[in-house]
Amino acid sequence: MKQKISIIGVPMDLGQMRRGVDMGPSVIRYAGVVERLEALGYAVEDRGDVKIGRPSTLDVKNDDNLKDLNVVIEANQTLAEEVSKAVAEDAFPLILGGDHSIAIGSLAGVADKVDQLGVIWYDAHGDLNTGETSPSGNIHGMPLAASLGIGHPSLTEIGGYAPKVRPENVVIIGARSLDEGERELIKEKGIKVFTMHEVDRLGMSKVMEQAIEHVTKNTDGVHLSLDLDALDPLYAPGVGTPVIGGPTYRETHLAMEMLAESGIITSAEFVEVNPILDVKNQTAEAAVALIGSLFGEKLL
Ligand SMILES: NC(=[NH2+])NCCC[C@H](N)C(=O)O
Ligand SMILES: [Mn+2]
Ligand SMILES: [Mn+2]
Repeated sequence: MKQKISIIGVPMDLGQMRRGVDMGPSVIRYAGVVERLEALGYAVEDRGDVKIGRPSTLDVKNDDNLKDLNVVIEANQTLAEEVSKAVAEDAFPLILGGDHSIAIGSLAGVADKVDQLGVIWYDAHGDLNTGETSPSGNIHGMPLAASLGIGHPSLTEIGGYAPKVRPENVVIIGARSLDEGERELIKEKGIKVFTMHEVDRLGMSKVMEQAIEHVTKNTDGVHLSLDLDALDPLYAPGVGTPVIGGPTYRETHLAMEMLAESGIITSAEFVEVNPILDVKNQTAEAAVALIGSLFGEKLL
């Protein structure tokens, strides 16, 4: 892994309906992310937060079933530029959310500089909706589809090109809540998914071995998109769309440690931490501990 890490905060909360996730970047910083990474010997540059606009009225669904679309586009466009600057400076972009809609900008920023990008989507959800299939109109349920070039052009074309990733280079881990349209898309595109069924059956260790193999087959960089709601809400209660029955804190640590060992990850984001819904900043602290493992922290 690169020795220089650029942290980019994205205080976005308009991709979903529960206010508070905009404070995610600051509580993750408060939980000591910079210190943790510096202790591991990395040169960390905190580039601060991307500016997020405020619409005059909230919750506005447009005709395409895309809530607060304009602010989401604008923020992701700015984020894409920031991320691509970090990559150009040979730093590892570590993006702190914010709701998961920001993955559109993260991926737009990294995929620009990598020929074939792999993506590990560690999440309770598929985030494979479009305006047509979404039950909610919330854009945080759409970033993976958008990055595959599926959905409204105003989302798929962020960064000025599409798609950012190919379906065969994506792997989803931890899924246990998928909407009808998402299931269809998974089948149609042949996207590799390790649902909780596979995690239970194979164990996290095998799942990660297979996931790493899958995502490195035809790629020259891999982005980790980690939604804290992937973890069982027992360990990460501070999220807006919790789903019971997820991987434990330990299993997720193992996943991060195996990614660290493999050395394949070239950019990452940690999203959906909502301190208003959290218990004593537990979810932000979990995020920082997982970030530590991802960057090679070991007990002995
Ligand atoms: N990033 C997330 N937490 N996404 C949750 C999405 C929930 C649901 N599938 C939707 O489209 O609204
Ligand atoms: Mn999720
Ligand atoms: Mn998500």
